[in-house]
Amino acid sequence: MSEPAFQDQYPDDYAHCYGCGRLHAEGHHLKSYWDGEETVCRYTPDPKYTGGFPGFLYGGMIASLIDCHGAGTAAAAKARQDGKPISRFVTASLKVDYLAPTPINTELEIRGKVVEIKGRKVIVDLVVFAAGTTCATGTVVMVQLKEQN
Ligand SMILES: CCCCCCCCCC(=O)SCCNC(=O)CCNC(=O)[C@H](O)C(C)(C)COP(=O)(O)OP(=O)(O)OC[C@H]1O[C@@H](n2cnc3c(N)ncnc32)[C@H](O)[C@@H]1OP(=O)(O)O
Repeated sequence: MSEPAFQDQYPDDYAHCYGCGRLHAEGHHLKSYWDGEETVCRYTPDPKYTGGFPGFLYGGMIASLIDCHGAGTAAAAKARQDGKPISRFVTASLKVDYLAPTPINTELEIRGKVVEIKGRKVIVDLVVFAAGTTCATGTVVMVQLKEQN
């Protein structure tokens, strides 16, 4: 059986994020998984997240995809390194480069690659693809909550 999504392993008290918390009633419920040494999250945005003109995605939502998949990737990488259950990370820093318009009504693939794990800090590089086009890239600095360490 395949492993549950990273977000489905967050402790209940930390599973209320609008982007990826399984316990948020109206959130996006993003799901992230290992794919070899990288991580992957797939998501098809609804037209209600339209950006400046029809057919394309709002930039805040793109940042959100990078943010939440980055947090999940950090948590999973730290857990895998330490041989412990997944714990909760929060965003210390989020950088996004918007390289090409991102379509709505198209399945997006967000891929994560761990750059560094140092103590409670994990740095992750991310890419958002739509039908083979790189639409955005990002880097996040995630920090494990002290009480989860
Ligand atoms: C109990 C529940 C607490 C809930 C917290 C907020 C939950 C919000 C969930 C989200 O929505 S995530 C998106 C919004 N993010 C936040 O609201 C986080 C607000 N910021 C913080 O809570 C703290 O600043 C944070 C936990 C991220 C870091 O504070 P710490 O005191 O735990 O970390 P510390 O200062 O010891 O730094 C740890 C490492 O991270 C690095 N770091 C911290 N902030 C950084 C930053 N902004 N940029 C780059 N690196 C950063 C820092 O340099 C250091 O690296 P080194 O170990 O290499 O020295």
